[in-house]
Amino acid sequence: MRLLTSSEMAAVDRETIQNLGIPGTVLMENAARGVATVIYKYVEGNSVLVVCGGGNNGGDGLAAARNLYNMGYDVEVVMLTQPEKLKGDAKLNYSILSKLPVPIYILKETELFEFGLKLRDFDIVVDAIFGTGLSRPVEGIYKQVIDLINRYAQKVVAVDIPSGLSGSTGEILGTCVIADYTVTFAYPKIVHVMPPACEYVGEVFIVDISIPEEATSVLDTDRFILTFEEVAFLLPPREIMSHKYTFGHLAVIGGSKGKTGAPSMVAEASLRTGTGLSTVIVPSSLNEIFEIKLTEAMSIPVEDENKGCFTASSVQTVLDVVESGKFSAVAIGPGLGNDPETFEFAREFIRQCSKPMVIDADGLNALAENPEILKSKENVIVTPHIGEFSRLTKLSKEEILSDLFGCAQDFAVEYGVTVVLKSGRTVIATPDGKLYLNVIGNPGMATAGTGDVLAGVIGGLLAMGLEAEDAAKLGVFLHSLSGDLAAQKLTQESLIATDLIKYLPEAIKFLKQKESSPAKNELPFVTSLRECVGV
Ligand SMILES: NC(=O)C1=CN([C@@H]2O[C@H](COP(=O)(O)OP(=O)(O)OC[C@H]3O[C@@H](n4cnc5c(N)ncnc54)[C@H](O)[C@@H]3O)[C@@H](O)[C@H]2O)[C@@H](O)CC1
Ligand SMILES: [K+]
Repeated sequence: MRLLTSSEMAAVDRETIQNLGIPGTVLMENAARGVATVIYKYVEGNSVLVVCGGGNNGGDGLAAARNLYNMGYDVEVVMLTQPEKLKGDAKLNYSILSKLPVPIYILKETELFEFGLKLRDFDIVVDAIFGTGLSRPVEGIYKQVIDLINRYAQKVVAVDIPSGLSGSTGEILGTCVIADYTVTFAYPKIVHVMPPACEYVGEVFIVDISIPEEATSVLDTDRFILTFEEVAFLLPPREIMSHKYTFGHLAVIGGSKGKTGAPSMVAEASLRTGTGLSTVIVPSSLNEIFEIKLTEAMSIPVEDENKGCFTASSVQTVLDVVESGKFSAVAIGPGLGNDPETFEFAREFIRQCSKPMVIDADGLNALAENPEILKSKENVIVTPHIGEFSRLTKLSKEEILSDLFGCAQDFAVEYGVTVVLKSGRTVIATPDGKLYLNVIGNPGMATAGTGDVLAGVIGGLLAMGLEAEDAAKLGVFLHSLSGDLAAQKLTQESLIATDLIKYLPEAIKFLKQKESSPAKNELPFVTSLRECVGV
């Protein structure tokens, strides 16, 4: 499902109206019918108070009021602007509505008390004050109205975005409506899914207002939300005559003294994702620990002169093992440690290894000194968290957090790798500049080792033969789904990384069930974002 910025949406609107020739009045009518339909289908109540501003968001509200009236609702409208100031489609819709027996009040500053009482009397309040046109902080009567809505309204349905949110930055400009539902048009926008703005939108519905997909040809970036429909079919089928090598062999390179858990989790997670075989390649002095820790996964010790970490002299041995064996992919980094010799080993191994590869943790820290190595490689996925990405890119954490999409995309395109930029909203960027946003998962996953599990899931999928982009998409989705299922049972507080491995089977089962019975939105032109994402 495409994900747009508000300015991208405006460009798509323009293309639709000016070049494809669909009149703005048609779009507004469809938008308004969508708002009325969502209310009819999903929101309980018989009476609706529609609060309208002076732009097209208000126009949507006026047209929605008429549609709701036609449906039999008890409807009243409160205008925050003098009707003479309305323009275009909003003016047209005011003129139509004023001929119908729907009461329209022009709110005066002296009547705010009565307005507060009125808000309580209605089952549903429609917020059509500001949409994407909000251009400065909300003040005066507008601020008072929004605060009264938040205080007194029983159920709030926001048109497009809750009034007070900046459509472009997601910032709260002064104050903001806290909606129970938000009905948006054509595509979800970044404000609907990125914190903190997404905390104000409630349940999001997307209404098809008859904008053809062709109108998106004006967009520079293909950006999508990861939905189960886009990932479920990526799981490789398991045919009767399959054997373990059919599902690949992952080489896990990691571990150092004090950090044997990380590569173990990588190996176990890959096996739970469906990989045929998984082998940890580890410093020899630690091998016994892995022999005891791991049952299904195998281990190959590499001479470490009792240092408890990989040394620069290990490069050729590890390369020989990986390149000559039946390994189909590599996961390198978890638990490697930050010994300068180990970093040298990691850089040299990554430079010379020809297998599809996921690079995580200390593997990325090793690369920070010379990320140019990545430019010569294909089928590589890097999985940095914000700190690791900051070291890799030399950007500050603040710069990265202020533009997750742009930073991930720049790096992916420049270095020709798939980037999985991990945070509460993980962004995937591909070498050709496509972007995916993961909107599932939960803060319970902010705990030691969950990144190792992700590296295992993604590495396992690479080993099974998935392309880097697909392995990243499915891996991120499965990992978060597993986190959500685990947190439901165990609480976010108690969730630990190995729980994610335990819940991978449930996540895979969930995905397979969804694949065989995809969500059928009852109304073809209204989509629930929650149902579409799958969780
Ligand atoms: N073709 C389109 O462009 C479509 C637009 N639609 C609706 O149009 C909306 C955008 O409409 P507009 O661009 O007219 O903008 P809005 O309706 O969001 O708001 C702009 C109005 O608010 C005023 N304003 C801005 N900031 C203010 C502040 N802080 N205090 C007081 N007044 C303020 C502006 O002067 C203007 O009158 C979308 O959010 C959506 O609801 C829909 O009708 C679907 C189609
Ligand atoms: K609104």
